[in-house]
Amino acid sequence: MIKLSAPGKILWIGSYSVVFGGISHVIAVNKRVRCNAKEINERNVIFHTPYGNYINNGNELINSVLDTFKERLEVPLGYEIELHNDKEFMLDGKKTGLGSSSAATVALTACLYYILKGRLDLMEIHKLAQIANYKRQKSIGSGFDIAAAVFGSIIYKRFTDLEKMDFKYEPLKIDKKYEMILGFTGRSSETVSLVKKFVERSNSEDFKELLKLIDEENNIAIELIKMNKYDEAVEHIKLGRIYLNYLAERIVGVSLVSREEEEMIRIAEEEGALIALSPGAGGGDSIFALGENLDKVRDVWSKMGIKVINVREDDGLRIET
Ligand SMILES: Nc1ncnc2c1ncn2[C@@H]1O[C@H](COP(=O)(O)OP(=O)(O)O)[C@@H](O)[C@H]1O
Ligand SMILES: C[C@@](O)(CCOP(=O)(O)OP(=O)(O)O)CC(=O)O
Repeated sequence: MIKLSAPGKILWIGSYSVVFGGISHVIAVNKRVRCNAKEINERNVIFHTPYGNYINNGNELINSVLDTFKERLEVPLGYEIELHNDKEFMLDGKKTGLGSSSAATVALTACLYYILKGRLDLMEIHKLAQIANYKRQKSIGSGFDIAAAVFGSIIYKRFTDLEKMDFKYEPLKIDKKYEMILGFTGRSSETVSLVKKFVERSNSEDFKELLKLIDEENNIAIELIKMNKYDEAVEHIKLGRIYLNYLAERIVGVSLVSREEEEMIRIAEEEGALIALSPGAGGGDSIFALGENLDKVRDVWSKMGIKVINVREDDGLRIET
């Protein structure tokens, strides 16, 4: 029996700017997709997933991985593969934004790779998973989520070429003294269509100028985090978010944070969070808060009817015993 798992993620620094080559920091969290594979006595590959059971093909996500293996290696037959998602990826039938698709893509890629090669090569698995994910998302996206599902919490800059896989990454963990929570907004965000709208406007001079300002703030914030100066770092993250929201509203014509979400952020920061923000693409899913003691934030959010998800930082891809 092979047992592997890959983590979900929170992109708290570098949303959108990472798509256009900027720096980002992504936190891998302890909500995981788990892949178990066992040998069977038939020349098929059978899948059991929360989205259905399949033989020799699957849903779009499974097919993106199988097609990548067909093109580059082979698809191993004679296995029954189970993909299990921790429950926090979905609440009330809606995604929470923790990234089940990237974790599932990496877990399945790693499982098939391990069956074929008998070992895990993180660089190879990362490349295969990025290729599969790129196919499924029709070339939209920076790949930060796939990289975090493989390598854990990292500073990430995207690849420009899938074959060369010229991405940059550097592990960077959050100081253990901080707690992290997500408050589920109940509104699902449309990441791909939001990113497309940004891409459509990305040639304008104003867009480029603002992106530069955002990236400068994010670079400073990440340097400060490396020095463990979180109090100072968050000021730069917040400024970067102000520029990002301005860019989204004034140039792209979309709003990333609703009135209710602004209120959740304001209350969290008032009640003890060092920072609260709408991670990833924004436009819904969950609000992220980080701070030394978030008890009051949990309390107040819960009283507002918001479902709170507690998360901890976690490893990237790993073999489970
Ligand atoms: N374990 C799994 N097996 C197969 N497909 C999965 C699995 N987990 C997630 N997916 C696919 O990924 C989709 C969710 O991706 P998405 O809407 O981008 O949300 P998330 O932010 O959780 O990645 C599902 O609709 C399904 O198609
Ligand atoms: C906008 C982005 O920079 C971040 C999107 O992050 P999310 O965490 O919102 O992603 P999904 O799980 O796919 O919804 C696009 C990108 O970098 O690919």
